Amino acid sequence: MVKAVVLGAAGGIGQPLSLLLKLNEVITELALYDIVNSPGVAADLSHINTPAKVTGYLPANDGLKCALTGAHLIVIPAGVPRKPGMTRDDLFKINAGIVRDLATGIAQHAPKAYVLVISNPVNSTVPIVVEVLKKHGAFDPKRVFGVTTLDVVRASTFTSSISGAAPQGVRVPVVGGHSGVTIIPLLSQISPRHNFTHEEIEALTKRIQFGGDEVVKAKDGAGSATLSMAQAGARFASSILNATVKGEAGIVEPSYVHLDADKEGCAQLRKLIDGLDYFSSNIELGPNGVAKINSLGEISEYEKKLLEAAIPELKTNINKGVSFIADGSKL
Ligand SMILES: NC(=O)C1=CN([C@@H]2O[C@H](COP(=O)(O)OP(=O)(O)OC[C@H]3O[C@@H](n4cnc5c(N)ncnc54)[C@H](O)[C@@H]3O)[C@@H](O)[C@H]2O)C=CC1
Ligand SMILES: O=C([O-])CC(=O)C(=O)O
Repeated sequence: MVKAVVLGAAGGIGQPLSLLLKLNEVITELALYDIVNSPGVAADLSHINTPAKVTGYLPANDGLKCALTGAHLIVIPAGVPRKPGMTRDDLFKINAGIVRDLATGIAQHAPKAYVLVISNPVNSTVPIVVEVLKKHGAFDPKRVFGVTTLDVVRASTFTSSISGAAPQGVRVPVVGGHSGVTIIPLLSQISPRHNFTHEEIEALTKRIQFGGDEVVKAKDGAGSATLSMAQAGARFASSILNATVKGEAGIVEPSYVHLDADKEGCAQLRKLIDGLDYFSSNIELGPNGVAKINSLGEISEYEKKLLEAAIPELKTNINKGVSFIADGSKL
């Protein structure tokens, strides 16, 4: 039995993400939870002829508990999206409380599950989930992930539009966090190799850092990226399932995690990031979640500057999430 749960399943990301998870044949049960419409989405998806049995829950009648019980993997896209002119941090006011309450449910009803956090601001919502799990004695740093896959997907797409490479085959490590200057594409490590000019590097870096804004602007008040995010979220969920259920070795994905997930490793990384507890780097996945956090490898002078600019903002974002729980937001 492999149960996957989507919290916020009726939303712009939740619906297409749930569709893509329904198509993943590793999943045998798919539980959809939202404060509205989730039974309808579940009924619709349940007619697709793939193995997963689909159920939908609302908050009434212990819906969150029923959705979460027995979960192997939980994806959280619950919360409000940006409108033009907003930063991801502007979402904290509403989304911090939503994520805290869902994390409390996870600590109580699915403490062993792999938790994939999509809700923004990811740089702060992941620390919120971690602090709640810690309070309940249910924190395992190898099992909590901030989903930054969309940055990696964008990096493949945007770079290939200049290099001419087939986008599916392009890998660019994107490290740091998931907002503006905390998004650090390591274009010097692109595979297959390509030598961009300095102007191209600057333009591509900006576009990858602010790719989310392009969609927010184009949607003009109707939200942010949903379809590309659903694809990215389903890709990351599939990687977690392939590593933890199928035992596939050698899967590497960037993700924003607590660095205690690899206490012995990432010495170079720790030195570079000045005591931050969270960072997104290439993660090697294994049967228990994070197997190894890779170091950043050789990075260019330009990338070192990007890193310097990211660290203070990451620190602020992380502290904001940690304090939200530490300062007694009710559990
Ligand atoms: N990590 C990433 O790369 C990305 C993150 N996002 C973030 O994902 C989040 C969701 O975005 P959309 O799906 O576009 O928003 P949306 O508004 O379309 O959907 C959000 C869903 O969450 C539900 N919800 C609200 N409170 C809830 C609660 N307490 N429990 C369960 N469900 C609840 C709503 O009813 C709604 O169905 C936003 O915070 C957005 O910023 C968006 C794109 C990329
Ligand atoms: O830009 C936003 O608000 C949504 C998001 O995180 C992204 O598209 O990367």
